[in-house]
Amino acid sequence: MSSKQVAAKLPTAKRIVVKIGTSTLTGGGSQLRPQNMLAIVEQVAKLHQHGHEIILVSSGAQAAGRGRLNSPELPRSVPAKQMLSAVGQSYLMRHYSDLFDIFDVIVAQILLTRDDLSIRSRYLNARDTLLTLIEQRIIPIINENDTVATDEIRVGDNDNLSALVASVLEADLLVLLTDQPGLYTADPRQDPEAELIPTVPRIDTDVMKLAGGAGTVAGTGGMVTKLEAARTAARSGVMTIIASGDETNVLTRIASGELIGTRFEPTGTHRESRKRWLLTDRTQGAVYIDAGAERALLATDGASLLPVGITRIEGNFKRSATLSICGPSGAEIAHGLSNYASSELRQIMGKKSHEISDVLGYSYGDAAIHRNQMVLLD
Ligand SMILES: Nc1ncnc2c1ncn2[C@@H]1O[C@H](COP(=O)(O)OP(=O)(O)O)[C@@H](O)[C@H]1O
Ligand SMILES: N[C@@H](CCC(=O)OP(=O)(O)O)C(=O)O
Repeated sequence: MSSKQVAAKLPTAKRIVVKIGTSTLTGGGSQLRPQNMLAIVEQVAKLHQHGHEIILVSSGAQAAGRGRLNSPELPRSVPAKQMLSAVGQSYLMRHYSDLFDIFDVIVAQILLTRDDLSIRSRYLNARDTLLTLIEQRIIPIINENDTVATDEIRVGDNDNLSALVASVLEADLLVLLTDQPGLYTADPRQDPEAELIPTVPRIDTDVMKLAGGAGTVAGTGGMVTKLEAARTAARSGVMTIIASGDETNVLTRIASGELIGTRFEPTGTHRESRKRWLLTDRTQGAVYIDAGAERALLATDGASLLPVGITRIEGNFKRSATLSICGPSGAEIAHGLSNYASSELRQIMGKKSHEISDVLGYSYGDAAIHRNQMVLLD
């Protein structure tokens, strides 16, 4: 693809997840360098002010902790790293908060583990919180909850975490900022002949073989986890760019369509990924809907399912369960994730959405099943 075509494509990247590696925040050292952070913050603030929705996934808690404790000689054991994160995370956020204040941008901290993005009820909550922050024009700054995460519940690295976030939020673009200009044919620290690869249409095993481990003492995962992340993102319809965080105005240039670093094409679409997920999931209940609701769902610009159109509910399920949606004839027409538990739906079915709060005392929103969480059966 020519750079002209790219320029035509990238400006549509409205929702962008930007992952900042320790190597970018420290400039290769073992402690945070606030001037490196400022350069990124300034660009993020500019994109935010131009209407982009930016979600930051930032590493650096351990590096911040190390700096705060004057680079203690600690074993590289998990508890030592967790201790550094516990000390450093608030310090990292204080830096971000102070730097974003310069540009009048409000930020919020979100600490996640794997379960928050893979267990349905928690995934829905995490997604709703993130979407609410984005809607309120607040920039979420995400890190893994290192201090309590054990191997079983950890994502383990922020490259993969950022890809999961990009997938959950159906982002247009994932940018992984690191200390190299992109993916090389070999680790450039080991091989001076290595060459930058500008585009990767598909991440197969040959591409995976190009990746080496972390090049810096502070980094986690190296290129391997970045390629894993790009593959996850590609499958869920998100384009990924790996680029150097040191490149001048790297983010604003990428957002304006310039081809910088290595670009990974999406291999699926948001819709396909949602569909695969919803169709393969076993349904935990069913909602029966009236003819008006069926028409609204099947319309070309299909609507969300509102409680008012529900006539009957089958099964006992929790919020975020996968449900069959059945038309008046009883035929299954769609699958969707319920925004309410069965006990709640039974109270609000047949009612107008503005009555939800009165009936339940709270509301998770107007829809019983949101359009974005629904797939029509062919
Ligand atoms: N094929 C490759 N192309 C580019 N960098 C590579 C490659 N293989 C391994 N690396 C290493 O990956 C490192 C970046 O990963 P990492 O140290 O985990 O950084 P970060 O903190 O940004 O996540 C680079 O410094 C580089 O040495
Ligand atoms: N959660 C850890 C970072 C983990 C990680 O993936 O680091 P990196 O490879 O530098 O992006 C921290 O805040 O120190």
